[in-house]
Amino acid sequence: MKIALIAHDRKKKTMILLATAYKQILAQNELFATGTTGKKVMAATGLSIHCFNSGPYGGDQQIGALVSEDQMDLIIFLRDPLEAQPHEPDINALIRLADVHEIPIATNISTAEVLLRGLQAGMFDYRRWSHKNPTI
Ligand SMILES: O=C(CO)COP(=O)(O)O
Repeated sequence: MKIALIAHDRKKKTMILLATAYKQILAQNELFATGTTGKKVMAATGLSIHCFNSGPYGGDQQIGALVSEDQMDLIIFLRDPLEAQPHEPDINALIRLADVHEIPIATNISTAEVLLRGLQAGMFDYRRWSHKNPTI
């Protein structure tokens, strides 16, 4: 499964906590991230992550491009609901695309935990099923 990790600045410590706690699960998957998030998580955990541009420089859109091509299975996006971001349209576009393509997306650590445990427990049948039956 392909997993994207994205965290706004004041959520990066939370993302590192999450990635450290769920390193075993994350390590079994293909990981992608926006630039700064990916670099910080790699440095803290040793996980291998494909890093895109930093969010304000197009990283959210690069991940959105994978979503639009059905190349992303799960997104953990720890966004900061208390601080305005210069690239708010990109953020909204990514969340919208996740819904367009029925991709599970967590925007806080509590939901992220449930999704990662669900992934580990094999609860993501819809993604596998939809790949096999693209026209139904
Ligand atoms: O801004 C972001 C997501 O919208 C995150 O980008 P960075 O991981 O580069 O900080």
